[in-house]
Amino acid sequence: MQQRAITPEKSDDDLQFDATLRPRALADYIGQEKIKGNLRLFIDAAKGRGEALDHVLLYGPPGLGKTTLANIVACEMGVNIKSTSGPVIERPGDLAAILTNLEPHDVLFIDEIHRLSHVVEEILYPAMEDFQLDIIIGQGPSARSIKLDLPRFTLVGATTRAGLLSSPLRDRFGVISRLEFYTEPELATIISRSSHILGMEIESQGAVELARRSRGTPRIANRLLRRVRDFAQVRANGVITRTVVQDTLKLLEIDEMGFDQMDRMILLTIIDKFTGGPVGLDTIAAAIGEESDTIEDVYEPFLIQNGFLNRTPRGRVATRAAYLHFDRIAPESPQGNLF
Ligand SMILES: Nc1ncnc2c1ncn2[C@@H]1O[C@H](COP(=O)(O)OP(=O)(O)OP(=O)(O)O)[C@@H](O)[C@H]1O
Ligand SMILES: [Mg+2]
Repeated sequence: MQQRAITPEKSDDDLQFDATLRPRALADYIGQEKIKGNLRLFIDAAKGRGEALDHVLLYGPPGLGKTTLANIVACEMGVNIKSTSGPVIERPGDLAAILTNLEPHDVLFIDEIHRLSHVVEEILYPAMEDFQLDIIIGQGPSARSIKLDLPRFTLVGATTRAGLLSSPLRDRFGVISRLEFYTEPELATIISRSSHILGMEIESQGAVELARRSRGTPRIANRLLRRVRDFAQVRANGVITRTVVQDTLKLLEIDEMGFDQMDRMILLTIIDKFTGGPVGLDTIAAAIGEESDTIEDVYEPFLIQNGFLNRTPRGRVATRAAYLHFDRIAPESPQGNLF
């Protein structure tokens, strides 16, 4: 897949940038008020009792701040965080090694937790529930099972797909929080904060314009800010104005709604090749040469949330808003009541 300015998925040069711009305290974390309120309460209560925080599951589209929140939880609890991810933990022994190295009340952060293998998940159940490790050592007749006590720890799991989590795993989380797309004022605040950290001057109209085109996603906002910063430095004596934002986004081919080539390709394929749908996800994926999973996890949530795409039992449908956005004439009497 080519490198695109707008994909909410992480890229390598995001990593360093993310680290600089990541808020460290709950008070610096902008938006997601409900989640913040809940976490504040649960953290204060756990600290008051001198206990570990209950296990927390965070889910939602990429780039909305799950990893950031996991780090904040550890910071607010005043404990260490060990970070790993579902696909990295290949064997039960890998997980056992991580668990036995935890200090009391530590946070264990497992990103992409829906990608844990089944055998590893089985180890996790008693660890989460009873803080016990059940492992089998050796093979054949000499194999024996041993039980180890683990320190009380907090598992923070993150996933873009809560639906793919097995229910025994999901049920073991005491706190389950869904991250929402950010509003434009929230994103404008995040953008102003990031500019400030980067030592850039930004006009409020510039921040608002950039917020509007960031697909509700802080990671995209921060990434676009980086491009805008380059443009401002080279062409506009360093200040980020609305015009600078507009000119940069034009270069990047990001339109008024914050759509890029991939969004346009998805919607226009449905409209032009499949007469507006319904058309199956796999068919769309084949037509545009992208993975179905990527379309479903990364692109669709924003298009659906903003009313450009509908998911129906028979497939994806482009809405009237999508036709209007591309100056196409919407069919008069659409199939069923899809609009
Ligand atoms: N509420 C927020 N306030 C300020 N900045 C934020 C906020 N949420 C996220 N960010 C910024 O957005 C970037 C991406 O956030 P993060 O890496 O936590 O996303 P994520 O949900 O873990 O994404 P993924 O699913 O791809 O792992 C970070 O650099 C962080 O600085
Ligand atoms: Mg993350």
